[in-house]
Amino acid sequence: MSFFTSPQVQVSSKAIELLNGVLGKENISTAESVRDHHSRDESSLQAFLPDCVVFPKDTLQVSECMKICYAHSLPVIPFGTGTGLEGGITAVKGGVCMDLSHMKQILSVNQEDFDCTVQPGVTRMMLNSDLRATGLWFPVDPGADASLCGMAATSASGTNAVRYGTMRENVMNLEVVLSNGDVLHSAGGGRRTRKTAAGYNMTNLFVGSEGTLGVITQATLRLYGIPEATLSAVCQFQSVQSAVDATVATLQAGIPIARIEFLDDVQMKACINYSNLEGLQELSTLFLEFHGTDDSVKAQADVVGEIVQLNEGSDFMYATEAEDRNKLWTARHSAFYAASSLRPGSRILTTDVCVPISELPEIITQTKNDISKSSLLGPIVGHVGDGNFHTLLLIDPEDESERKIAKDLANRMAQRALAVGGTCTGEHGIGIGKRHLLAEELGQVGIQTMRSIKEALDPKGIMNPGKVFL
Ligand SMILES: Cc1cc2c(cc1C)N(C[C@H](O)[C@H](O)[C@H](O)COP(=O)(O)OP(=O)(O)OC[C@H]1O[C@@H](n3cnc4c(N)ncnc43)[C@H](O)[C@@H]1O)c1[nH]c(=O)[nH]c(=O)c1N2
Ligand SMILES: CCCCCCC(=O)C(=O)O
Ligand SMILES: [Mn+2]
Repeated sequence: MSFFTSPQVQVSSKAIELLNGVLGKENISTAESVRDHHSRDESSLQAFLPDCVVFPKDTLQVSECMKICYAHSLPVIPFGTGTGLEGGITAVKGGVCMDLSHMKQILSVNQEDFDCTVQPGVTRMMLNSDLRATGLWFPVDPGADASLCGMAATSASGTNAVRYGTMRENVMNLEVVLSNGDVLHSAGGGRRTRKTAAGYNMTNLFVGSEGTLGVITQATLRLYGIPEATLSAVCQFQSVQSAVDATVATLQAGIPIARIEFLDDVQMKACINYSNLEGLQELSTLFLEFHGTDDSVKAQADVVGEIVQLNEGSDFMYATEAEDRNKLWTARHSAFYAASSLRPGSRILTTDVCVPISELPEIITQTKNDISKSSLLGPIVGHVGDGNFHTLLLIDPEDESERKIAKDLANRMAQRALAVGGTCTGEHGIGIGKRHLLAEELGQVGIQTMRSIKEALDPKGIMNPGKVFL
């Protein structure tokens, strides 16, 4: 992987001295290894080095740092855990990477009200492990142990969204430090209601803003009761069409399914080998999970079992014990790494589109045909209950022609999604690679309105420049 430092912006020694004054020398670094670590996310996109990395310890320090960066017109790139897949944290114009991992307090848990407030260094696994004794949990699960504020910033979702929603539905309030250092509470200071009709929805303005509007320094989140009973199951199909048809029928029947994940034959080959899955074949597969009481999970599974039979699927293989369920979901969450093991030495170009669920069978089939006609391997997985799916295009990182083939495949997939009322990203965001698609998706007036909001909140254009907008 090669690096670029930015020719455009240099953080002056004067600015470094001022940042030192706020943070202390030990919380600011210009070391190559630290900048390198902050130059790329988990994608195969180009790495760009920031000029320095700062580690604030509280909101006041974030605000003081922002005031300095604003005065010196320095780019600021908020950094959560770097698990993003669209190059969101790359310092395309150099500047200051703001790593928020030192702010890792869970500030409050209100058990009776099912909510909590966390700082930006708290990851979803940290929160769920802390919550265990309360009988509550935070269900949004992208697989990676991402920071919850990073998840808010990318509007993350993952396997549980079909039942519990995405970050958009689960963030109640955000504390955001704006580009000039002002501290905003998106729903008003201390507010944590399930509903509000009080003016514009500023909370959702920042959900999915990818660090381009401000630094999220606190998130107030909805919590849920850990279900009394959980039942996981797997079934297999002879075709993509029948697996996805069964999914659509399940949703149309109103089953409150907690997870319904599609893996195609190629992805199953990868997962069977990588995660030692026994008794499964290289076929289109659904991993399912039901949450409820003992009786209700069985009743849900019975109805879905019938739907699967009607669509010529196999009998369910159940995973009732926690250990078996963990094995199954660990295999699903390792799908990304399993896929890359299909071609040692390869890098992965991920895609992410979302369509109305009735369009899903057709678009997945078309995408699979398109990949088959190319020279690349591209397993498909999908959070199909949301109409959301990914392909993983395995490329030789040294071969530019393969990267071009993958980009063209990804672009055609996005165009197909846009043509049927879908979006170019259901959960990974725009980052650097999908800016042209966002403009197409929103149209002229839409993108201009978004740009006006950006200019109002970030008049100097210092917040994560080069992302979201062309
Ligand atoms: C194996 C695997 C599997 C998945 C995924 C990744 C990997 C590696 N992801 C993607 C990823 O986990 C997701 O985008 C997270 O929300 C990123 O959170 P980080 O804290 O890592 O943000 P990261 O540090 O990568 O930053 C991402 C973006 O958010 C901004 N940002 C981060 N923290 C901020 C803050 N406090 N304030 C303002 N801006 C901030 C950054 O500037 C950047 O633009 C995913 N995602 C998903 O939705 N569903 C999925 O199924 C998966 N699956
Ligand atoms: C195996 C597909 C990985 C796609 C990227 C990660 C992701 O979003 C997921 O759902 O897994
Ligand atoms: Mn996903």
